[in-house]
Amino acid sequence: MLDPIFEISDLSVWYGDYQAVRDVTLQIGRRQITALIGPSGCGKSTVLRCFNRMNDLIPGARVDGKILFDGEDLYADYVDPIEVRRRIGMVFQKPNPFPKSIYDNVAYGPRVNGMKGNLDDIVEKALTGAALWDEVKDKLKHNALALSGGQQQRLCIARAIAVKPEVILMDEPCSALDPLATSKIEDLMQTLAGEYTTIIVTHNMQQAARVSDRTAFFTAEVDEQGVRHGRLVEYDNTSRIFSTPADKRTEDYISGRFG
Ligand SMILES: Nc1ncnc2c1ncn2[C@@H]1O[C@H](COP(=O)(O)OP(=O)(O)OP(=O)(O)O)[C@@H](O)[C@H]1O
Repeated sequence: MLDPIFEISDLSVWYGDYQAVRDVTLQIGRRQITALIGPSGCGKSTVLRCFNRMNDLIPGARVDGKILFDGEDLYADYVDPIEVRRRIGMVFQKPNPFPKSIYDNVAYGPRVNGMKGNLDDIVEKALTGAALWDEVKDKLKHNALALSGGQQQRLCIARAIAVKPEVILMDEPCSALDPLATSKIEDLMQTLAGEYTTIIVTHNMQQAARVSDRTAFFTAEVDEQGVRHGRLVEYDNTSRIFSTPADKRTEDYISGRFG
């Protein structure tokens, strides 16, 4: 049985008049890794951004439907989106460290959130958690932009976990990385899985199959007016999606016949 941390019902997202995502209903399991897959433009990133209210920051974007986080309405008037983004962190496609030292990148969130405790310890713990400590412990004052792409992405993960979130959203976190750096991030995701809930958007189906517990397959459906809308086609245990999917569209996609 799924222990849901998110319960999403009838989620639709508009950009102005355009309905990018239509009527998505799904539940995300606590401390599981959930992969969102599907062809380009089917709304995966749009759905991902709903989980920490990042769509609030896009002019003209509107979210309809219900998202419960730990049983509470994430979009209720009294909910502070800044606090939401502390509890639900995000890692982007392109590593985006601040042009500051490695230390200051990780310390930034704890500082602005006024976190209690010794900052050096918090930084070390986050870097260790992101499997980066050994590589950077002697150069914490160096500029983060001097790190390799893979190290920068692990730094961004360290920055995300430094504020003790419950959930980490990852939007194609490996697409700018080489296979070795990718495999380090995948190992890291699995290490973090015991502690955090992870939702990952990926174009890489092998990656979804390797790292995730559950997989949601989306597609873009064309309506009577010829407009494309993102729809959830199938959501199940990853092993099931990649072995015996229930829907022909999922099967076509995972077997490479489409998308
Ligand atoms: N800020 C925006 N303003 C207007 N339309 C947008 C915006 N962001 C996304 N869209 C549109 O919404 C639809 C879904 O986009 P989204 O990026 O969520 O899909 P995706 O499945 O993540 O795509 P990809 O795999 O190519 O990253 C697309 O038609 C896209 O053009």
